[in-house]
Order: sequence, then C-alpha cells, then structure tokens
Amino acid sequence: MEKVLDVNKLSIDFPTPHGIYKAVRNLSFSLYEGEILAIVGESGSGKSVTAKSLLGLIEAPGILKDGIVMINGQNIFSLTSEERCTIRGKRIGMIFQDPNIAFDPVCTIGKQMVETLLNHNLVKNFNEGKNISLEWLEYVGFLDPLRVFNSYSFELSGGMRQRAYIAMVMVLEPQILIADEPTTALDMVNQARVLNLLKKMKQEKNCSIILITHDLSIVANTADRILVMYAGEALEYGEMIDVLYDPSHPYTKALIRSVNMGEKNLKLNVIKGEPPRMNEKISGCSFAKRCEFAGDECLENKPKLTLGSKGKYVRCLKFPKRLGDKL
Ligand SMILES: Nc1ncnc2c1ncn2[C@@H]1O[C@H](COP(=O)(O)OP(=O)(O)OP(=O)(O)O)[C@@H](O)[C@H]1O
Repeated sequence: MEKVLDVNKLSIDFPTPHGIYKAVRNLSFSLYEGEILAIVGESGSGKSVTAKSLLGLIEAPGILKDGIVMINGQNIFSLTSEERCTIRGKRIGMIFQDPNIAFDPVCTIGKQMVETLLNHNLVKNFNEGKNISLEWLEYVGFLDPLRVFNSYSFELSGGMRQRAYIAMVMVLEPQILIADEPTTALDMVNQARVLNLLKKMKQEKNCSIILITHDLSIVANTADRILVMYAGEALEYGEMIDVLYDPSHPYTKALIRSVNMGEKNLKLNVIKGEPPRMNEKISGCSFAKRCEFAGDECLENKPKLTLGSKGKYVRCLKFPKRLGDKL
C-alpha cells in the first residue's frame, strides 16, 4: 500500500507564562492509502494539536519546534500559506466534533458546498456544483438530498448536520480525511451511521482516514491501525488487532482495562494519577509515575520507540519482545 502521509519527529511547543508546554514530542507515524488509523489517548495527550498540524495549522501561541509532515512528497511546513490552502480541502480534509463551526448560518448547505467547489476551481458553474453536491449528500445517506441542499444547518438534527458536514468536506474528494472526535456529540444510532460512512469511504473511495477518539470500542469497530499517545508522544503503534487484543505497553493495557468493550459484569479500573504536566521536564518514561511495572530505571532512562514482533512499535523499557530497532 502506498504511503500518503509521513510524519517525522514532530514536536510542537506552546510557550506560556508557566513555562513551555510540550504538546507533541518527537512524534513519528505514517498513513497508508485506504486505511483508517486511530489516534487514541487521554484528554490533553496531544491528539488534536497533532491533527491540526497535519493541515499546517498550529494555533498561537503554539510553534513548530521540529519535524516534517510529508503529504505526497511535499513537506507541509515548507509550503507558502497559499500552497497550504490548496492542499487543505483538496488533498486533506478535516471534520471536527462540532459541525456548527463549519456552517455559515445564513447560507444554505447546498450553496456552501457549491461555493467550496467553485473556490477550488473544480466546477465551471453553479449547476455542475449542485449535481456533485447532491451526489455527495445522497452518498452520506440522505434520502432526500435536495431538501438538505436547500436547508440551513440549524434546520437539521445533530446527526444530519454531522453527515452534511462530512459531505461538505468530501465534496472536494480529499485523499486524506482527519476526523477529530466526529461522533462524540451523537447518539448511538447516529454514531453508527457516521462510523459506517467512514468505513464506506475507505472501502469505496480508497480514502485514508485518521480517526481521533477516546473511545476504544469505536476503534475496535473501525480502525486498521492504532497510535496510542500519552503526554504528546507515541507509546504503542501498530495493527489494531495487535494493539487492542495483545497490548504490550502498560498504558495501553490500563487504557483497555478502563473501558468496557462489551464484556458483561466487567470491573472497570480507572488509571490512577494524572499525566505529567505539559511544562514538566520528563527524564524517564512519561508514564512511569502511574505504571504498576515501573522500576527505578523507568524514572531515570527515557525509553525509545522500539520495533517488536508483528511490526508493532512500543516505548517501554520493560517491554519484553524488543528486537532493538528504533523508529
Ligand atoms: N492554546 C494553547 N495554549 C497552551 N497550551 C495548549 C494550547 N492548545 C493546546 N495546548 C497544549 O497541548 C496539549 C494537547 O492538547 P490537545 O487538544 O491536542 O489534546 P487532546 O489529546 O486532543 O485532548 P482532548 O481529547 O481533550 O481533545 C494540551 O494539554 C495543552 O497543554
């Protein structure tokens, strides 16, 4: 499978009056054609900052400390803002938890979709844009696409609005879609609809998707591979089956024990303690203070992300199956 995105040693800092917050630390991962990569981790682990940086967006006061994000052979950080705008939308699209931020309340859904197509010079006139927009509204599951086309966003229910949002992003047919907590605000029925839609876009449109979520049951249902983030860095990274059903890192194991993936009468274990403060200097393993297996060496020596069996990467000094390769 072809690599469509390559993130190499990405580090993002937020200088604040309380010190430098290290939101993303030396993060590397790739995304392949037609796959769903889930990024999971506790709140504040750096998932959203990472996702936005893939579009070249680092919100002030954040700064790119180091790293390269290659999309189709181009480093997004070395492009001009105009070149980045062309990549955004056409090559890479992003949907957030709250669709309201994407819609103009005084403009119909259809008009916005057609304007997006016209702005990217993908259609010659309104009617051509309307036909493409209607096809996408039908694709995301609307039985009466024309009604949605002529609606304002506030006239739709939450679930409909999220699907209309996906149609509006997908109308440009981006090769890469980043979905940041796309189902958090939805009920179970609409959650399933949106997740099935992501799977359909992967299978039928060969779309490569980064799915950011806290919810491991969603990951089990949709993802091909997983990146587990903690305190801005990757702790475990590999095939979904190998990470979720044969976890290696104590943090991944604890994360799995803290949710119910459908088992009856399962006792849930909350992970004790807090992640390190983002301005804290971490000399050893970032998870060591909360880890039940940690020894003195874990507090003193920083583990490297290391390749183990089944092509899985793990950052843990206690991880037994190391082959010695670094990422
Ligand atoms: N504007 C900001 N100013 C200072 N620090 C920031 C800012 N935005 C993000 N950060 C830092 O980046 C860290 C990671 O934030 P991010 O939103 O990526 O976390 P997340 O994993 O997506 O969390 P959640 O699941 O709650 O959305 C935060 O803990 C914070 O320290």
